[in-house]
Amino acid sequence: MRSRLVLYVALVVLALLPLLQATPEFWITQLNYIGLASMVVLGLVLLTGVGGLTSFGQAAFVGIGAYTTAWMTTALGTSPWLALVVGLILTFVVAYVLGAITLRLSGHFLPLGTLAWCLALYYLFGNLEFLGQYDGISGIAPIHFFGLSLEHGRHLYYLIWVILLLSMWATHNLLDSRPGRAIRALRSGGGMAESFGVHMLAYKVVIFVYAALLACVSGWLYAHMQRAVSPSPFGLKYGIEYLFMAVVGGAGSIWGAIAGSGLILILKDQIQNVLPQVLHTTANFELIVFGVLMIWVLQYARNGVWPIVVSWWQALAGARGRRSPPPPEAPLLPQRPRPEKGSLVLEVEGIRKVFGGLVAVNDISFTLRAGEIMGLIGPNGAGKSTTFNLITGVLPLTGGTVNFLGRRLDQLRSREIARLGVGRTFQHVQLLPTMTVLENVALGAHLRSNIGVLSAALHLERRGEAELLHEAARQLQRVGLGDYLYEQAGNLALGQQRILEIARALAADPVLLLLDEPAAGLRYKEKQELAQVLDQLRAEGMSILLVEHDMDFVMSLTDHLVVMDFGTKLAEGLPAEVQSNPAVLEAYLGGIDEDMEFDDEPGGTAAAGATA
Ligand SMILES: Nc1ncnc2c1ncn2[C@@H]1O[C@H](COP(=O)(O)OP(=O)(O)OP(=O)(O)O)[C@@H](O)[C@H]1O
Repeated sequence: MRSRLVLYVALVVLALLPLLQATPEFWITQLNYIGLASMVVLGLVLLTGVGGLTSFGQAAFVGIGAYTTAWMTTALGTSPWLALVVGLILTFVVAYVLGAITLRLSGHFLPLGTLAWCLALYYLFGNLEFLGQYDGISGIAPIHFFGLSLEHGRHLYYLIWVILLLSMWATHNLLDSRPGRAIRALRSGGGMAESFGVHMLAYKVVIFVYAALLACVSGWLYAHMQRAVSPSPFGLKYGIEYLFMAVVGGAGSIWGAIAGSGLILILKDQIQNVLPQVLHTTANFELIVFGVLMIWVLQYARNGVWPIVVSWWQALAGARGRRSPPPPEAPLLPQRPRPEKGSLVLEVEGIRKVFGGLVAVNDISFTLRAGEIMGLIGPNGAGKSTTFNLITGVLPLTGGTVNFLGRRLDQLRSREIARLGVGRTFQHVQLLPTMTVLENVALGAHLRSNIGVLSAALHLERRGEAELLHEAARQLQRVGLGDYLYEQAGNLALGQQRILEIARALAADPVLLLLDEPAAGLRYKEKQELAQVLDQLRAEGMSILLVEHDMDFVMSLTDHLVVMDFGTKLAEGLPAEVQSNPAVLEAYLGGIDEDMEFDDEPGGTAAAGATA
């Protein structure tokens, strides 16, 4: 509440500043520059801070916006507003093409790629004759808005800040939505999100284009503020400076865009003023002092200054962070048709995986029917997780085929397999730890909605979002995590995180559920509750493939078992048959200490260990 009040007061002050004659002209100019830079940096917050894609090239997109309007308004005499539309289209096309090529690069190749095209566009601006080469274009007319000329900084100020604040609002909406959750998964959960149908490359291109469009608008405003353009403000030096602003402000936070731009532009200006007086020299020491100051800031504020401001504010106001309201009641999402109980769902035929000289999965075959729980067991390193990864398309097969409801899976990508109705959990928990439990589970339901970037940014997706969040909450209630909806996922105990993964997989409305060690880290009672949930799912006709080391859990729950050892199928059959199979006993007795898990409760699995 108090934060809102501060925000409203800040907005009123911001709105009044140019109206007060006492406000120095210099302040207005400085605020205009901060607003323009913040627009570019906001794009970088999304691209680099949230999406983890480093770009040194944003200044080039500022240049496209600036040069388009400069040339169109001076050479063709068109309206700046038409030039803005053309600039946005041009930027969209250039960013789309550059993004589709560059964003396939990973590691340090991506930032290097952005350096390359930033330099290329800079030299293009400087060499094209019709753009005035390195002299640029001057005599650009001011923008008119409903007949009012925005010639003066005090007038243009309003346009700059209204556009910036609207962009911040749209970016906030976007991040807090279905596409936003996918974007937030880009940095650390790419592989996991693909398993829930998220097209990661497409989302990378989306945020790249989004950031480029913001930079283009900034360039358009810049050209009409300066009334002249030349290549230098669109070169690599400024590309680096924008990135610097994002990092210093707090690359992951929307308000960090203003904080970073403001801090750097004010600091640069103050150093330029103060340094010659202190050092009694006109020599150019500003950059050195500026660099040292920045290193000092980053030493003490690795995540940028905005998170520090927030924690100060919380300490001062006693605020405990924003608590979202419970998800509203909403109609249930449509469910995909279920195969008839007992019908064939999964048919794995001679699958094989070779890693160099190691045959991790050696011609494994089995079938799974609707309403059946099948256990895949075996000592450590037997090849169980690799088998999961082959079925779900995370790893390509060396040989064999996988059929799911009559369709070949082995040539599909993991996101296409997810779309067909295969949900999974991971052996090593893969959550987005800073997102809430509810948001993590809603990511699982990604394919059950088609909310797009535009409707999310404009906040037109309320009904669809409510349905997704309601579904996520419903699945969390089902697995017993209903009290943790707004907890950060990273704060849950490991066992709870595994249960969260099951809720996320269920949110995808799968026909086949692959659970990799779901009971690991759970207490006795939690295991019993999990067994009840899985039992109920089976009764509803779900097919479940289960990798698990807890023999008590496996033996009491599964209908059918496949035992693997050294990548090969050792035995297959009913749990009771498998338990007495001499080859299985041999394989397990060799590794009983490490492979068998014992329950916390007395009398739990001690016997079970020996049963397998
Ligand atoms: N990406 C990889 N590259 C090389 N070898 C791998 C890779 N993934 C798995 N392996 C090897 O394949 C074998 C099977 O591993 P896998 O993880 O499938 O076994 P597992 O039965 O799931 O074991 P655990 O129960 O310990 O999880 C192991 O020897 C493992 O080291």
